[in-house]
Amino acid sequence: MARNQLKKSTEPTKDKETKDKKTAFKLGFISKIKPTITGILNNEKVTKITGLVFLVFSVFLLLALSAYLFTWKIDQDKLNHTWNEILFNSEIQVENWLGKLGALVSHQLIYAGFGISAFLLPFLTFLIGFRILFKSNLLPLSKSFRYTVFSMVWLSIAFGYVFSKTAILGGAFGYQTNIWIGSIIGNIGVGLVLFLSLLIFLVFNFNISFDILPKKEIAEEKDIEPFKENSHNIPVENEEVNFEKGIDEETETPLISKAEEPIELTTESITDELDIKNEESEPKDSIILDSTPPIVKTESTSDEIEFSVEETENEDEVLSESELNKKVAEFGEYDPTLDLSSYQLPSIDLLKDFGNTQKRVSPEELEANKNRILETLGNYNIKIASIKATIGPTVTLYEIVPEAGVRISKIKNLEDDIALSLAALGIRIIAPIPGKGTIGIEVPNQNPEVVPMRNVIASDKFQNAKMELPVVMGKTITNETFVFDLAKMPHLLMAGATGQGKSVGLNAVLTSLLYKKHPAQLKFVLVDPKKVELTLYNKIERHFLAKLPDSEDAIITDNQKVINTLNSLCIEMDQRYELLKNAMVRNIVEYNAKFIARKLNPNDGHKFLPYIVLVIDEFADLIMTAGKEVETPIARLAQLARAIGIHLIIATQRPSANIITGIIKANFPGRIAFRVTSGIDSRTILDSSGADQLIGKGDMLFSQGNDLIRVQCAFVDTPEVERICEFIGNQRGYPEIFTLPEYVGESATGGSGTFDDEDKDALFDDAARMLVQHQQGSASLLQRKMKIGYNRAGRLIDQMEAAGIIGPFEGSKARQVLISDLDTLEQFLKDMNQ
Ligand SMILES: Nc1ncnc2c1ncn2[C@@H]1O[C@H](COP(=O)(O)OP(=O)(O)OP(=O)(O)O)[C@@H](O)[C@H]1O
Repeated sequence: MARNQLKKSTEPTKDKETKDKKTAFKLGFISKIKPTITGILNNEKVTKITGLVFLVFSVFLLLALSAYLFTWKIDQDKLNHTWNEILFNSEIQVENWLGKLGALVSHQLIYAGFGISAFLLPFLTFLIGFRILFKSNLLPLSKSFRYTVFSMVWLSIAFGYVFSKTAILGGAFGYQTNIWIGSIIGNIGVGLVLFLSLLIFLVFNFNISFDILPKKEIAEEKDIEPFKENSHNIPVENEEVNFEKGIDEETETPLISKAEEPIELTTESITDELDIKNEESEPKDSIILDSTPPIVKTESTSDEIEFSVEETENEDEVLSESELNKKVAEFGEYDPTLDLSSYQLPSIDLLKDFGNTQKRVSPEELEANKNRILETLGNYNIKIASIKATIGPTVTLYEIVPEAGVRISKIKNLEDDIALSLAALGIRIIAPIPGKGTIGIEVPNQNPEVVPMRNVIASDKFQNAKMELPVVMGKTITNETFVFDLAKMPHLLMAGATGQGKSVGLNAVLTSLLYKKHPAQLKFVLVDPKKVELTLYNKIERHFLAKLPDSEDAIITDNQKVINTLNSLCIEMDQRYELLKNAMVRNIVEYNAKFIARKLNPNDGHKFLPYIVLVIDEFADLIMTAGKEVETPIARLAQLARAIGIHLIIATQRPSANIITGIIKANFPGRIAFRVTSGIDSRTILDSSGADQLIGKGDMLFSQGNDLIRVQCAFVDTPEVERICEFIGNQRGYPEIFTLPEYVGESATGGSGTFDDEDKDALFDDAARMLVQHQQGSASLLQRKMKIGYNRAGRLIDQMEAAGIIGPFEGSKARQVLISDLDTLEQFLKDMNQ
């Protein structure tokens, strides 16, 4: 007995072992062939050939099927053999334009298959072929597939039903199905099934309306019922009242008397009636600023609260590796006159592949949150018409349409109480959602999802963004890739308490730009007082960094150097304005286009102007120690630098009012707030609360002066940034780091009368004569006439301004020459030299 038991217990173990071995073998096999299959599928040639095969096949099918309509009667008796016999017997000859194969295929599809609805097949294969070959959809593919399959089956049965004598119209499938269903529910039953299935299809796919009753009744009801439209003019059809209270059919008046209290639905009764509907949402476009926000339809409710869940997949199209590599190859063709024409953009492999990071929010979680919201609102006597949930990477947005008569201001006033009752960290209430008249409640997901940088970099929206400085920040709460143009911002203020994702955010911005720009097009000026955050970028100094002429390190860590750098950038800005003026263009884009088209002569000082992005990592530190000295040049740059391609990003841990001063705020319309510790901090950075209710780890609010957009910042880790910098750093760079104009110190730019003689340029007197003679205060004039470089000409201009010979910088206008003739100048120079 004991032995038997032992035997029994060992048998399953053996079975299990064999099973495990088999599974291991299978997995090993799959893991071996998977890369091969992926390789083949990613192979561009294979893709092209497959696309071509599909397209030609669709033409073949169309011709064969068309021919069949004319030749089927003649060919039919020759097709009563096996395929082998027909194809290889030279005595059998058919009339079909596409020979025996055409005759056989069309016979199978039409006669033995779906009748003439088989003509939909070439249409479908054409769509597939087009998609594969041209990587573009003529029509949405999955929808077309669904519609085609349904139409083929339905039409086949319908033709079989109506034209039961003409077999070719409905095909064998239609004919047999009719016989089978007819034997069960009769001939009339078949008709009803056809009718019903068509209606179901139309409702399912097009949500067709059955509002066939005359509108009169509804209009009259509206006069009777006091709450027909809520305060936001959201029409609510109050069929509910009809149903509950009834209508006197003769008089068409409600049975409810005036004295009678209106029936109030309790929250619980509402909750019981809820019906969760999973709506498959259509793919959306990524949010790109400047575009109008999509208007979301809220369905009006009938006799119960509607709760719909919008499942937003990671919908944005992600480019395949071969497509990305193609873009890299194309980039090689960038203006060949550039020194680094062989420069390669970093490849996507340098970013970590997190696999599928999407974590589903369970229906239970959705249901529980929805109930809590309803309960809480019910406690405050706020009634709801419908709720829609949109699932994002870290939070779910519950969009609520309040019932008629509920004031949104009431909900707004109860914001804190509601948040307290819902008692989850990070609940944010948006009442109303701008432009919609609905109320949004954002509730954090139990299992937040990381948004990998790799996924957003590979997104079609980022790769094909037609922007000067595209930055992909992450995903919005509706799972749309969030891309903005730094050049349009034009400056960015970033704040967040320590450890909430600011450094990751900065790296995301820098990484985005490195993935799109050639070193000739972009330079970074990096200020990192903490000396740790940005040091990784040292490796790309010969490609992407800019520095002062006399400094050794490109990354600036010392506060005094920051002041010099900011002033130097101001000089660069003035010089660029001068160049723009001479080229008679309004901005850097036009200027560079003109330069590339060889319409500007480098001998006149013209050169290709790269964008300059200044990043200051710990701004609080800087403003505490240097105060006005940094505030003034930053404000000046922020006000004027947009047109000439200098953009500022300043980040701070402490967003208090003495750091982000009014003047800084006024000039930085683009704001990013990670989680902060207080509502006051949130208001300092965003001018509204909300950032204190974020959940951290890259959860952020973005504002560009108007609406706030909640975004989950993409995650890019230090090793990834390191790999990217190494990849770029290992390529051939410029022999010298890009140098900014020399800043000659306070004395030279301090205004007239305070000019220090020791610093005076040897060419000062001659240059002054030149400007007075031409009555034009321009650096490029000095460059041309005196054959000097831009830096020196700029310095001479600054010295002459300080000496009072020319007036201050006036944007696009030339500086005014304050001395009218050469005699007066000679006297002036004599006095000065004494
Ligand atoms: N977008 C993100 N997705 C997921 N996790 C993130 C994200 N951003 C930050 N984190 C997590 O938070 C941690 C801290 O982030 P980070 O270093 O960017 O904070 P910080 O605000 O710069 O802090 P400090 O100001 O102290 O430097 C990261 O190590 C990471 O674990």
